[in-house]
Amino acid sequence: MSLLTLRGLSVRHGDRVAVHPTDLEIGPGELVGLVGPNGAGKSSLMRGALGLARAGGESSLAALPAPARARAAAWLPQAREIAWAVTVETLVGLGRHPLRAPGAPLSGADRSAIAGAMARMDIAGFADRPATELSGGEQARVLIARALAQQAPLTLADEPAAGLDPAHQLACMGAFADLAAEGRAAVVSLHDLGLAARFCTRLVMMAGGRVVADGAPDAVLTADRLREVYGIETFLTRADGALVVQPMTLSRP
Ligand SMILES: Nc1ncnc2c1ncn2[C@@H]1O[C@H](COP(=O)(O)OP(=O)(O)OP(=O)(O)O)[C@@H](O)[C@H]1O
Repeated sequence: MSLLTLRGLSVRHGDRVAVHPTDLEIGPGELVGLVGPNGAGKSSLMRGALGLARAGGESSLAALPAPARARAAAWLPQAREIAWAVTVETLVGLGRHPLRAPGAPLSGADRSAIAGAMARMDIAGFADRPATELSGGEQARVLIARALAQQAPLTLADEPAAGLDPAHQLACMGAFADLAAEGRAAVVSLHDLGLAARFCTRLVMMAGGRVVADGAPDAVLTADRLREVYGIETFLTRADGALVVQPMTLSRP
């Protein structure tokens, strides 16, 4: 079973090719880290897959009618600023919107999904505060909670851990790992290779608009590949059964 199938998906911004034709399949149980340098095409790939950027080729998600697409996938874009002065709880509740009949009151399932997502992102204490009056990292956690509340089969998140303190980065990645463990799937773009190595079941590395590696974190994050793709020297070790990745220096040209 596939939750997302891309066949020859390509994305251009004007004359610039952001993503060359790419095939990708995401199945239940996967937490896929999308890694690669700035400008590699990670956001463009996700936006193309969701039908938010004009794309060539095929995406199983983009092919769905809008209401079915909204139920099939939750999307957490990179921009984290909240412009609406609604309460945190109301904003998280918007994640349930695709699942509810227009004007219907919140069901028990809605309330429990909202409460669970707020607890998960440690924002229950802010429930009644206007979302605009929170710090940047707190707003980011509210938006992650909104995506979690949707309980979609697939969640795509663009740099969800950016701007979070270490504890909340771990909580955020733990929440995505749990989605995968529950038989859903998530695709998250990440610049923190340590988090990617520790939490993801699979890494897809992009560079120059192409997938250059796809596999288990140990297979993808090798010293040679990190030198080639990022131009960095990396300290790699293992702890608690997982790869630990620490970028150390820029490689010599
Ligand atoms: N709106 C746009 N107009 C023109 N070019 C764009 C636009 N958005 C992205 N690009 C270009 O497309 C390429 C891929 O960008 P994209 O945002 O997908 O990369 P990314 O891997 O998500 O980068 P980052 O890690 O910096 O967020 C880059 O060369 C970028 O300059």
